[in-house]
Amino acid sequence: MRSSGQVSWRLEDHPKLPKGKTVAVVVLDGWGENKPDEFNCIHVAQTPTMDSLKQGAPEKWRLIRAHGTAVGLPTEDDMGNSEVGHNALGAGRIYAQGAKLVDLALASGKIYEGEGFKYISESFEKGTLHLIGLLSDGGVHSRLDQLQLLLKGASDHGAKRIRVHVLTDGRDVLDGSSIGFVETLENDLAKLREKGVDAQIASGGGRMYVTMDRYENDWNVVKRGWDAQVLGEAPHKFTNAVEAVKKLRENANDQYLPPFVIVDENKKAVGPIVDGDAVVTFNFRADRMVMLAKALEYEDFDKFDRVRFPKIRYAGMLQYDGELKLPSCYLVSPPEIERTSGEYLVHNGIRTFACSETVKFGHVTFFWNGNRSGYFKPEMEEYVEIPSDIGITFNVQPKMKALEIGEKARDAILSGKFDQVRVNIPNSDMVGHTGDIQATVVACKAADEAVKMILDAIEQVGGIYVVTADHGNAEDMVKRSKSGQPLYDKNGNLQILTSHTCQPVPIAIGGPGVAPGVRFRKDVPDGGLANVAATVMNLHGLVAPNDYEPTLIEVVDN
Ligand SMILES: O=C(O)[C@@H](CO)OP(=O)(O)O
Ligand SMILES: [Mn+2]
Ligand SMILES: [Mn+2]
Repeated sequence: MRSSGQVSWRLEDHPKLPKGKTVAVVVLDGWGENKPDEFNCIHVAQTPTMDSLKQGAPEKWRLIRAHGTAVGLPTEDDMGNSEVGHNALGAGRIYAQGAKLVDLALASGKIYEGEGFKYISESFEKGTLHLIGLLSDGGVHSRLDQLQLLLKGASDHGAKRIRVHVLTDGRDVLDGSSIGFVETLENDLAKLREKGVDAQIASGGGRMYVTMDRYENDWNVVKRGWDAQVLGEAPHKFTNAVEAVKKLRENANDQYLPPFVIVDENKKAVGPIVDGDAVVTFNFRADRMVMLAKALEYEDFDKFDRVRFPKIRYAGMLQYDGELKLPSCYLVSPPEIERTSGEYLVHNGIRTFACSETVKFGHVTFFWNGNRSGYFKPEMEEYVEIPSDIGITFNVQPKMKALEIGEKARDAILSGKFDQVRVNIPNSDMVGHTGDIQATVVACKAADEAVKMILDAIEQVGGIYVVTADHGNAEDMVKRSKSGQPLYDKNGNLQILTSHTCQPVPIAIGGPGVAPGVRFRKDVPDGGLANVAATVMNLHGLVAPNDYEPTLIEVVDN
């Protein structure tokens, strides 16, 4: 159920907390808590603002869970990520997320009974089934085991010709691990061929350079993928995908491999997408699939020259955008995230401002609002996107747009036009993903400075701040043994961790507007990101709906 007429939007007034305070909600992306050592960039960096907030523990600073089941992921080994993190922060409840829903649909076989699979399977007789997605076991956007099950299931259900278009990872998993994933996939495809299915890898490329852009930051990324996947054209041609990845890794890491196509002995691409084919994008996560989904689905499209627009049957693993209903066909229904805190708050008179730079803009809008694009009440909301730099890896520009985000938030706070000012500060995450430790230290410092600007503005207007994060990243930049020791590869090189972590994240509240007696409760020790929404509602002077996860704060009489 999306925002329907029957919902009662009115929230009770909080018995002890006043309305009318400006509340800044700051999400530091990829900012977890960890033991201090040289691979903890947050520890190494000068972060006086965040350090001072920590002094408020335990009443005004604490840790909350940001990974695994606390954010609706299948297991406690699943690291957090922005989608599930911001969904939990915004929705105030824990939803079984895409990863888990796909697991269930595959395990029960229901995936093959749904409308989406029926729709694509009508192409199996005469056409090719193309599977496009991220090839790793990272579990953030996709999972290899799900692809393996889908390959087997599709062939059991009649797919005779299958082409896989792989995007190499190195961001949710170790750089260099792509070779192993491609080998595993090749083995599976060989087994299918033994069963008489014509199954092959058709194209590939690194996720950050090919296909998986987000929030329309750089359509060239999607175009490079389109050319390889649909047109069968790429600057690099190989007859074997393992060789392709090995060779291209000489000049790029997994995340940034250039596009390649697999060709036959006549140098002809083995798997362009043509009329009559079926296509499945097998990522469950939305943000980095929306742009490709638009290119595959929209008749009217002007973002780049598609050259050909094949008549295909296309389904996403999930529906990626509930508001745009994109794609219109999908194999597994997405979590129905409804009645998010953002929607409640605008219905209760909270004028809302949200801002980040492009690479995280959808996090504090689209993800925050339950994978829904657009405003709830345009007259009550303003969402500002600061254009991100394009065509660079963020270690070369580790300050990113932190300052600009801080300025926009400051101006929004000082304007008096908003009750909630919400931002995502991307640095520790985006630079952390590059694996560049020195640059990540600079990134953390820049993020801390942006927080200071926002807290200073809150001080001026007598407001309240809530500073938290969506998951860990920069607080640990090295792969570790079970006992926590940094791991080295066989050449003696440190194994750099480009991915998120399973660490908890801090949350701090404060500012002159916080009523006396407000403090963190002690009776929600396992609190996680989903508890933040009720907390923020309280700070706006409102009581959260009953089915929200409990608030983290209480008011004690002094
Ligand atoms: O870049 C991304 O897509 C993910 C990592 O795969 O990071 P985040 O969840 O922080 O957006
Ligand atoms: Mn994030
Ligand atoms: Mn990230």
